[in-house]
Amino acid sequence: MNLIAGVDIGNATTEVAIANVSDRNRQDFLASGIVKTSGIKGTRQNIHGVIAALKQALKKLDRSIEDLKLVRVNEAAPVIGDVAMETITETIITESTMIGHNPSTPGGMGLGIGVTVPIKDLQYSKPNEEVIVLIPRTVDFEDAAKSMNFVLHQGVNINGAIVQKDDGVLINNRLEKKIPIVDEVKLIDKVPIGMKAALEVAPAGGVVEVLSNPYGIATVFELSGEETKMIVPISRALIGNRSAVIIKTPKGDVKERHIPAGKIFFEGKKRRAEINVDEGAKKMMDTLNATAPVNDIKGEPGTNAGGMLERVRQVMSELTKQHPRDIMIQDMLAVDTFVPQKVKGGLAEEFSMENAVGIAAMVKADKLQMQMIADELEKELDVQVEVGGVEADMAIRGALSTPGTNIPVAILDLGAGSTDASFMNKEGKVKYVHLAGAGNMVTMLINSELGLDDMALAEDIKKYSLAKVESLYHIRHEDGTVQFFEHPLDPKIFARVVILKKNEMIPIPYDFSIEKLRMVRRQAKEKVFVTNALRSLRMVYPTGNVRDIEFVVLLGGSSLDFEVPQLITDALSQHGVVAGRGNIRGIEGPRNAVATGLILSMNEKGGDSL
Ligand SMILES: Nc1ncnc2c1ncn2[C@@H]1O[C@H](COP(=O)(O)OP(=O)(O)OP(=O)(O)O)[C@@H](O)[C@H]1O
Ligand SMILES: [Mg+2]
Repeated sequence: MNLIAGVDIGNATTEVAIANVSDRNRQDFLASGIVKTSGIKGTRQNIHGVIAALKQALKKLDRSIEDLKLVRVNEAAPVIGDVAMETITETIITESTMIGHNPSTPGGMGLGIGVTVPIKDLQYSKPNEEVIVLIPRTVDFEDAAKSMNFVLHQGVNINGAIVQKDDGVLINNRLEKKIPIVDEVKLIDKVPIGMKAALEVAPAGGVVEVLSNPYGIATVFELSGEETKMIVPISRALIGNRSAVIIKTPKGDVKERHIPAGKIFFEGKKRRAEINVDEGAKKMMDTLNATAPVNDIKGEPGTNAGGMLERVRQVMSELTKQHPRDIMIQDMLAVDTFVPQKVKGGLAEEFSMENAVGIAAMVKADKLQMQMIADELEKELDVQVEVGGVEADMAIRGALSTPGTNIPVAILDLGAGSTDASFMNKEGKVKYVHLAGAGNMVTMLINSELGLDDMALAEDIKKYSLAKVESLYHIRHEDGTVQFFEHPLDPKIFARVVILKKNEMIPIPYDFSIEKLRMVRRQAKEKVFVTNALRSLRMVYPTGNVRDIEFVVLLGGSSLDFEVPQLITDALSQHGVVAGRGNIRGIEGPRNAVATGLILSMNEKGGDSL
């Protein structure tokens, strides 16, 4: 037996394929293995993972490492730095313009608009005045209702109330006119007095609709186009909330302040360009495209997002013992995102969403570096090890083992760090590209946009669908369907939003609505995978026109995602392209393409290494 192993060291997983290669045209695949990658991809720390993956696969064959004739590893291009979440603009919501939260018992429902009046001053309100009453902790609900009923009789229009304690329902029950009430507003004394406010409470199980829509806010406050643009982060922060208040503070109080985020310099093969990070992701990506092909991307040291690129270089240089000058950043993906920032002196401890840019940066694969890792692995295993080929090139060869595929064909390998695309024309010639940004970046965006600070939870939110536990015997899935259970569910998850992870229901420990979670999750996937799918396919196809690629095979761990293939298919179908998950060797699903390709491509070299 001539046992040959193909090893794909990825940013997240190390995959192995083992085949008996009896002659140059015959490979019988026998087993595969998969483990978590040890250390940063493309560094010597990967060796433990490679050995573990090889042992795992060989064990299935009752063989050991000595039985291997040859190990072929990929030329690994690490994507690190993951995402730099640097706030680029800070919308100062003057500490009191917005209250958005989910009190457990808001009162009434609907939209109320009026001028804010503390309950002690309510007696001075005139008939026909439109007011929103502020009720501090010191005023008992009976007394509050009494004073409000009194002025209602005098013709004052009370359109809503903001209450410090949680007695919104108790107050509303005693009022002669039912109004929307937002309660549990801890810092009520910070609410500006005598200002126009809009207050919205959704029915149980619903979410606010007017104040979570920028145009809704614009209508209420008669905002100009320019002002409407500035309140977009506020409306976004209110999406998915049961109740919301927006208070218009005097002109000039709602300001946009720019924090310099630094510059990024693109050094293209033909031209150079620079861009300020605070111009946003789109401009950054346009500048990058305009300078392609890129030799190196540099950041302005000492600045936020700019400095992040230099940190990537630093980390890689330390790990590989190369001079930082020799580490080249060959691609980056920038996406616009939001990060929740606690509103200073906020009223219900709410967060405002600040604009930010997320960046994933990819270091150029270094053949010499990989050769060193291969040499070290060879010593440890006492088996010949060679650097086989580049992932995207190997992946398309592996992908062709999917039943029903034929050339010309294109693939998209959706991994953890990079999205790779390749195209093989009728003559079997391959063109490929590696782009920064994939599954890790999606997880990172979910983590930061929800302010979770828990990557494992963010990963679960990414991978599984959600449901609301509506009773101990039934849940409502995120698509609205209801599922019943014969035995009662754990009371701990009652009334919670849960992640449906295999047979488990994991409650989300924060007060997010399903709508909000789903929106963040899907947008993160779109921003990364749809953007990168189009970006990469345009690069590999000879005419640069995505329309000319009829069939795209999706590969890699992220193509196992329950909605990513659909999002990509939808985006590609606008160009008349069909996308489908690969099934490597008819048994592996979309995984193992690179490892398989590393063995299949031995032929191309004439099998001379046997
Ligand atoms: N069921 C799933 N649903 C969604 N995402 C998944 C699923 N299973 C794995 N992933 C994601 O797939 C990614 C890992 O994919 P893969 O193993 O192909 O990457 P890799 O080859 O290690 O990375 P790279 O190719 O970038 O070096 C991770 O981001 C992981 O979250
Ligand atoms: Mg991969």
